[in-house]
Amino acid sequence: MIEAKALTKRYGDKIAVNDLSFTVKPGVVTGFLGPNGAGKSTTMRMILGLDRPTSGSVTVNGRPYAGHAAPLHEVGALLEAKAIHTGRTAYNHLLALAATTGIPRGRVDEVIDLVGLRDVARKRVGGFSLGMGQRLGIASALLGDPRTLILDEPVNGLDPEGILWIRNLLKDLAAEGRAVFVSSHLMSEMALTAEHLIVIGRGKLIADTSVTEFIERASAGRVKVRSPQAARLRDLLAGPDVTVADIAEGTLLVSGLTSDQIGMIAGDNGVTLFELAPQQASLEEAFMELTGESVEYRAPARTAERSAA
Ligand SMILES: Nc1ncnc2c1ncn2[C@@H]1O[C@H](COP(=O)(O)OP(=O)(O)OP(=O)(O)O)[C@@H](O)[C@H]1O
Repeated sequence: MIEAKALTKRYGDKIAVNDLSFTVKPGVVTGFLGPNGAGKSTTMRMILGLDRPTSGSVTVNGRPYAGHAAPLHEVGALLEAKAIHTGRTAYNHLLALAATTGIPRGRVDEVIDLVGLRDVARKRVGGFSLGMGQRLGIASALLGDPRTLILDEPVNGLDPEGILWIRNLLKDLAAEGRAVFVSSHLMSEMALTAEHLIVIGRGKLIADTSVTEFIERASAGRVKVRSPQAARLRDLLAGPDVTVADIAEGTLLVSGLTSDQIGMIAGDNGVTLFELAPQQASLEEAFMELTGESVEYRAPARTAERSAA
């Protein structure tokens, strides 16, 4: 369990994390979403005691990270993917880590099997692929059998098989009752992995919600209507809280009315409809809609596109 209260981090004039409060509960995978630069890594570093909050506080399993006598047994962490260049074998790497923290040798074998590194456990880590490196990182995180896991962008750079593997592993670890907190800037990935979402933009909390609610909320209220009498329908639908856009010949995109209401208005006025379709925003759209104002470094092409529109 992770509890952040009014967590804030400033670097000079820059506020990287701004008054952030949230809880990561045991038994579920909680996704930590936000565009690049939103403050995810800084938040994770503060949870792990690697960065000191300017104000506010964060606890893991009821205490600040530094307050735990044996933190590896409480929290396992995988921070940003980077190849470990070492002459050690995977087995010896884990054994050394275990030895310094009083973890028995048997646990090293267990985690090697758990992450599927048995065949390469005696190979030097320097020659590992990114995916194998990630597996080793996760093995290290799991070594102390922690109740809480924190993973920063664990699927970055992985092939589809590796992504699927991590996704299933995280779900299994949560099903065992652990709190699993995993960051990503990809909404689609989080939708497949997480049950709950904490979304931030420019260091601030934007949403703390279930994945299902997040999608429903973001896609609410747009209906595509196709009619041979589109112009007439447009006039009939007009109202103070209604927006109607012509998106193609004879096709309208309506916000502010449900498909039932549009169907009734059309029926009452004898307007023929060829299509009446509530629009489900894609997950990526839902994410962009919520965080759009919060993207720190928007791609120049996109800015140009917007100002031209
Ligand atoms: N040590 C630092 N000194 C100054 N500014 C920093 C430092 N670390 C992070 N920042 C700034 O704080 C903000 C948040 O960065 P952070 O790395 O936490 O974001 P993020 O959401 O993890 O992004 P990404 O997905 O790109 O890693 C960014 O504007 C970043 O430039």
